Formats: sequence, structure tokens, C-alpha cells
Amino acid sequence: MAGSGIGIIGGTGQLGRAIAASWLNSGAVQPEELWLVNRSGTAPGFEHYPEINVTTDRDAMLAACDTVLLCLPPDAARGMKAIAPDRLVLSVMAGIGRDELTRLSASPRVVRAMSSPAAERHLAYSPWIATAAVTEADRACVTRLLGACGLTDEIEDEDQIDHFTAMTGPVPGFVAFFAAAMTDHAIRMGIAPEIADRAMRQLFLGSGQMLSRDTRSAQEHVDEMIAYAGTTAEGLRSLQGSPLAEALSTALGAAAAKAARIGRNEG
Ligand SMILES: NC(=O)C1=CN([C@@H]2O[C@H](COP(=O)(O)OP(=O)(O)OC[C@H]3O[C@@H](n4cnc5c(N)ncnc54)[C@H](O)[C@@H]3O)[C@@H](O)[C@H]2O)C=CC1
Ligand SMILES: O=C(O)[C@@H]1CCC=N1
Repeated sequence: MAGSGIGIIGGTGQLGRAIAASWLNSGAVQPEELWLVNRSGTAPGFEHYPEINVTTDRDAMLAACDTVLLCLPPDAARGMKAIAPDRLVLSVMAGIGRDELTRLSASPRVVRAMSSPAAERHLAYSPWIATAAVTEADRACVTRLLGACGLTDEIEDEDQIDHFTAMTGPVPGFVAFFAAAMTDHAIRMGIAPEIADRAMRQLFLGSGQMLSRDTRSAQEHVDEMIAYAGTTAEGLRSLQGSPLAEALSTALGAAAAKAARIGRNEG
């Protein structure tokens, strides 16, 4: 009989450590309940939580845990068998679908999710979809765990997880591309690089907070600035007539297509 702990396989990787941190500093998981499984058996950066369990021994984790998060590269998971028999299994791995997760984990209770390293600041977006065997009690557990990472929604169409993998999985991800392009523009306008960098970081911090806290949608913000008919409107109208939005959609589609290829084990 497994204990009531929660294990993360890949628990000290880029995403695993962010999720573990979100659970610990929100109190969603008590340190003594948390098991981090990796290949070193060490967890630098978690010194503040000496009670957590860090191990290379998956069986030791399974003996203590009834819930397991798979947070390792898809190919690494595909090299494992019976990863977490009959546990509640969550995955944030790109591409791998519920059917394959059920086979790899040897558990019918599977939740395929997506999250991001922004979980460390409780700012991730974590959509998820479950198999039929997932119970209402499981759903409450999933909502608690992914809710500690930021915002979370149960969705109905598994294909959408690939699109979220593209859009909200990487943070700062595609937004960093825009920040870099604006920083480059500032430098080309003669602004000192360190000032350009500082200004754009502040711009994206302020924009993110305003977009997240305001009731208006992003499109409503754009429409209002165009209606204001000031300097910004001049630039936004130029953007509206450009191929930028279509180019961005093509790029996000390419990332989602890569996730789908991973799911088909086509690399
Ligand atoms: N890094 C990101 O921004 C995001 C990553 N993901 C997904 O999360 C998963 C992990 O990605 P990252 O954290 O970036 O990778 P990572 O390479 O930073 O961490 C992976 C961790 O898994 C461990 N690991 C590998 N094989 C193992 C095994 N057989 N047993 C135990 N531990 C093992 C590694 O030691 C490492 O600590 C991937 O499936 C990725 O698609 C999803 C969304 C965002
Ligand atoms: O780029 C990647 O493959 C991972 C999955 C989503 C974000 N980062």
C-alpha cells in the first residue's frame, strides 16, 4: 500500500524544480510528503526544505507516494516501464498522450497537463485533461497541485495540449522574442544597450501585470489605443496591416506540430 506522498520524476530539472518550489512555498505539499526522483539523488536549491525526500530510487518513491508527476524528457520516460502502477499519474511532458501515458505508467488514472517554469512564481498556466478512470477526488488533487503553480483549467480536447505546449509552456518563451526585437529596435535608435534592456524588461513586467489584472482583453486594449488616435495608434495600425500576426501564428503552429510529432514518436 503506497503512502500519501507526492513524487516528481525529474523533480530537479528546469520545470520539475519550479513546480516543486511552487508546491512547497504555497504549502500545497508538505516537505516530508514530497519526493524528488532524479539521476543524482541530490537537490541543490532545496536546502530550505531539509525534510523533502530526494532519491534516485523510483521504487522507494512509489512505496511512499500515491500521486506521481512525470516531469522528464519524453524519450527518458519512453525508456521506462511501469513507471507508477495504479497511482494518480500527472504528466507535463511535451507531446506524450494519455493513451501512451497509461501504458508507460501502468496506471489507468492519468492526467495529461502542461505547465511552465513560471510555476516557481505561481504564474504558470496549467491546462489538463484526464482519463475516464480519474475520480472526483483525483480531480480535486490535480486542481490543488496545478492551482499552486498559477491558473489551471480542465479542458475537453486533448489536441489543445499541444497548442498550450507551444504557447504557454515556454516562459518567457515567445514573449522573449518580442522583447528582444523591441530591445534591438531601441538600440538601433541609438539607445544604450543596457538602458534598452532595462526599459524593455520593465515594459514587459508592467504590460504583463496590467494585462493579467485588467478586465479588458488584449484586443480591447489594442482597440482602445487605436481609438485614442495618438502616437501608439499610428504604430498599431501599421502592425495590423503587416504579416506579423500571421507569422506568429505560423511559428506557434510549428511548435505545436513538433509536440504532436513527439506524441507520435516521430521526434
Ligand atoms: N523547461 C520548460 O520550460 C518546460 C518543459 N516541459 C516538459 O517538462 C519535461 C522536463 O523538461 P525540463 O525540466 O526542461 O528538462 P530538464 O532536462 O531540465 O530536466 C529533466 C530532469 O529529468 C531527470 N531525468 C531524466 N531521466 C530520468 C530518469 N530516467 N529518472 C529520473 N530522472 C530523470 C534529469 O536528471 C533532469 O533533472 C519535458 O518533458 C518537457 O517537455 C514542459 C513545459 C515547459
Ligand atoms: O521547448 C520545449 O520543448 C519545452 C516544452 C514546452 C516548453 N519547453
